[in-house]
Amino acid sequence: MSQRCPYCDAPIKLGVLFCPACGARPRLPRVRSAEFEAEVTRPEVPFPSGDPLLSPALPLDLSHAPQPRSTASPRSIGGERSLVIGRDQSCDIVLDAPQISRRHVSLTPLGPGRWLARDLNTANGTFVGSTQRRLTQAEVHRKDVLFLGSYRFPLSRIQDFERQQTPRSGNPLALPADKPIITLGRGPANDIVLQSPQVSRHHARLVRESGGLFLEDLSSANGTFVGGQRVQRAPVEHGQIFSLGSFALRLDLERMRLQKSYRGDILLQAENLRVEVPTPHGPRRLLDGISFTVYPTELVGLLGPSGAGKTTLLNALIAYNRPSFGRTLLNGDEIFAHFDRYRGAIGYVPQEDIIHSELTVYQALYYTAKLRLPPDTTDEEIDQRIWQVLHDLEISDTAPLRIGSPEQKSISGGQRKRVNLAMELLTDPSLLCLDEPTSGLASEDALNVMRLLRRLADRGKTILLTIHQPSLKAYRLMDNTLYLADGEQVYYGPAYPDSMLYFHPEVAPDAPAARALLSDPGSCMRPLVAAKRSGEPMETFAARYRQSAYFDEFVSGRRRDPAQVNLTAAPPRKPPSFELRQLRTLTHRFLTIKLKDRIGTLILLIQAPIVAMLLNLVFIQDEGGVFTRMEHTPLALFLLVISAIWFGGSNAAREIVREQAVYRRERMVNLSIPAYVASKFVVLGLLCLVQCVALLGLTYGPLDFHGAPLLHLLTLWLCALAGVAAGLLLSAAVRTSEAAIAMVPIVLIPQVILGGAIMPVARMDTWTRTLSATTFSRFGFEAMLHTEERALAYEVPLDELPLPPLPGAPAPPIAPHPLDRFFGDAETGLLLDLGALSLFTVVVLSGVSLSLRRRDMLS
Ligand SMILES: Nc1ncnc2c1ncn2[C@@H]1O[C@H](COP(=O)(O)OP(=O)(O)OP(=O)(O)O)[C@@H](O)[C@H]1O
Repeated sequence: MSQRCPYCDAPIKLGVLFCPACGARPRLPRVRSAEFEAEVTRPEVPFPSGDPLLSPALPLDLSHAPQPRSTASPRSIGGERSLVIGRDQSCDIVLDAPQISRRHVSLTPLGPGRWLARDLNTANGTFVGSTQRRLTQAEVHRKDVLFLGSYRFPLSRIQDFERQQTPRSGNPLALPADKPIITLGRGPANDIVLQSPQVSRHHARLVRESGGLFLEDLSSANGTFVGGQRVQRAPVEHGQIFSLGSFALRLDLERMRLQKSYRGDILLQAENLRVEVPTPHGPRRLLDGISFTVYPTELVGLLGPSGAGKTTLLNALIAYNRPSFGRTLLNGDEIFAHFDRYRGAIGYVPQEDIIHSELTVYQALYYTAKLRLPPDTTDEEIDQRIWQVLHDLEISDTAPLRIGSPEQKSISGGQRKRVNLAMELLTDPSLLCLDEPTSGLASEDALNVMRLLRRLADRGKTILLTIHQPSLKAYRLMDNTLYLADGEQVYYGPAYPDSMLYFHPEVAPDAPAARALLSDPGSCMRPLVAAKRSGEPMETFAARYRQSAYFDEFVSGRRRDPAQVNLTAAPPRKPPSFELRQLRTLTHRFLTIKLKDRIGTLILLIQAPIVAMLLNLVFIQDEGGVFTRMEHTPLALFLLVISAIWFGGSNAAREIVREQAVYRRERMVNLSIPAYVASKFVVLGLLCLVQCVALLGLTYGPLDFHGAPLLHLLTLWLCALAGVAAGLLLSAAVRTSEAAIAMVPIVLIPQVILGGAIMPVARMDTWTRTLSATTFSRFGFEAMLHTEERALAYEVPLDELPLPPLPGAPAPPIAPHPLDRFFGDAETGLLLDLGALSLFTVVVLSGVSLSLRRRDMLS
């Protein structure tokens, strides 16, 4: 596909930035129509009239000469120091992207929030406001956005860097020359104070020794990294970049300071991603050949028809799922090899809610902060962070409101989306991925969410989102869009107006029809939908894109030199060990959820009185004589055991599966599986204890039990705990709550059949006995009989037999004792029974942990 340059008529590729013959920008006439200018919503820089150095039409300088590697200090104008931005480490602001020259642009202060920007003879140019306005020299303001090539750099970000330019005494990153040990951390007592929620209070220290300078980690929560590797202690030298949490610093020993590195921001690069899933007919390809690069501060939309693969792509990009081919690089580091390093830097808001509807907004944020922020973060700091995030997202007034379900609303849909986002912003991640953050929202709400994301991107975050049918205003807030169709990449490049014109090459940019196109973002999708209907393969669109100039600039042009890719695996992702702190927080959160879910908890609690009432109703009709006790008490005890197992199993069966979105998200961050499983077990175990007390308390007297009540209670509780473990195992193994509930009988029915009451174990053959020994009810039942036997021997006086012996007939055999009757030679002692129940619970709980871990490996 090609077009002709409007200035010299030379043939040029579609979407090319500069005409290879005359150097003009051929797309310019399309996008600088009066209508387009009028619709611009993002702040545009007014061009100083008559400034010959700044031309919106033609670049003055298209020199492709390699840039000299200069280490000269930046020039000073009027006594104030200029800043130089570029790829070279000697620059004041180092931005490492292929399209950025070693020394790209200088900024000379003209007054507060004003600079003179000079392009330093770069190949890819410097632009202001949009990539249509190239400059060689111009006055720019804090609210402007510079483009270095296509690298977006909002000048509001310069504040961060300006602080580093202050005299050494006032520079927060200045290294004290006289100290042998320099401490770094979040706490104010450190020599270098790093204000980031991912930095620990006392995070690391630089130690001067005769052998040189060493960086030592001080058992920080998110780690200290040198050269991509997590280190306890490592030598560092001038120019070295190291990271504390997601805070990246460059050591400048010449100027005795640390320099905040661009590496704190995230440059995301997808390289040839392919995702396949196994099917009975062989692997099915969901995505293929996806390659693109997103720069920090860019807001990128993933679009495409339903089922195109947008969610699949997001999941593959951020290591939620492992692609079958290709890789994702974060600042040049392969994501799986360096996941530990980037874990805290990635924020992901899936389509499903990652919040518990029973909690208030504040509580949900509080527990998440407790789980994700470094352990040394105080409650006061957490409170401040929560209010800051709520304030930033403009939802402070929702803090005390219950989140509620989408059906039972307490907060609006838009606020709900923001609360999900707030959970991620607590840790201030540099990369944010959002799956349909605007779905289900009214257009004004959707636009507000998009504006919010725009602001976050302008502050330095790299943001990707999937979106359906955005309004024109929302569309124009995005920098780039990536279109997918049937898993193929059919476009990646500027959102407005390029993407809209790209999909309609038949419409001339200045034709009246272009106006209609440019007012409707949905126009991009129409050719794709029509082609799909007519059976045209999407590969045709993908091939066309690979031939376009957009591919050259936004895919090939942004691709990192393969030699710079860091594939070296960092030490394998450390499986989080059991963490007492997490257990406390998770238990507290789960208990709060249970207490807030009054109706659900009440339904669970009334089960015990109902069961007790029914047992009393059935068994109390007996006269209570020894014979009837001998006949019916074992059955009543067995039913108590089965009820206890039912309580445990049914209480637990939905508890993991119903919050799998939250679990998965927290697991990606830092959730410890043993702590998570233990928290569920502790709270559900307490609930079962209440149920068992009620059940036994309401039946013990009426059914004339004689065994030690505490021993009976212990046995019932152990049975219920085994039931909890089995329920959790179900919950971890299935994908839906419905499946979990449907499977509870599969656990319970064998307990009834094989537990030894319906068919005594004594009369089972060897195989059935072995099977019976795998049920908890068998040991629970036997333990209950042992306990009952301790209080009262089952002896049957002759006069209590139902029929007196006939005169002269041999005396009837004494009815065997229930333990003999039900267990015979298979009988074991009480302690062994209780031990077996405990062992079952431990083994099944380990199975829960293994099942959850297996899920990690499958993804
Ligand atoms: N685990 C899986 N096994 C088989 N097919 C899958 C799996 N996950 C996704 N798919 C299929 O892959 C395709 C892409 O799914 P995906 O959810 O990524 O699409 P999408 O573009 O996000 O759709 P939507 O816009 O409707 O959310 C769909 O056809 C879907 O059915």
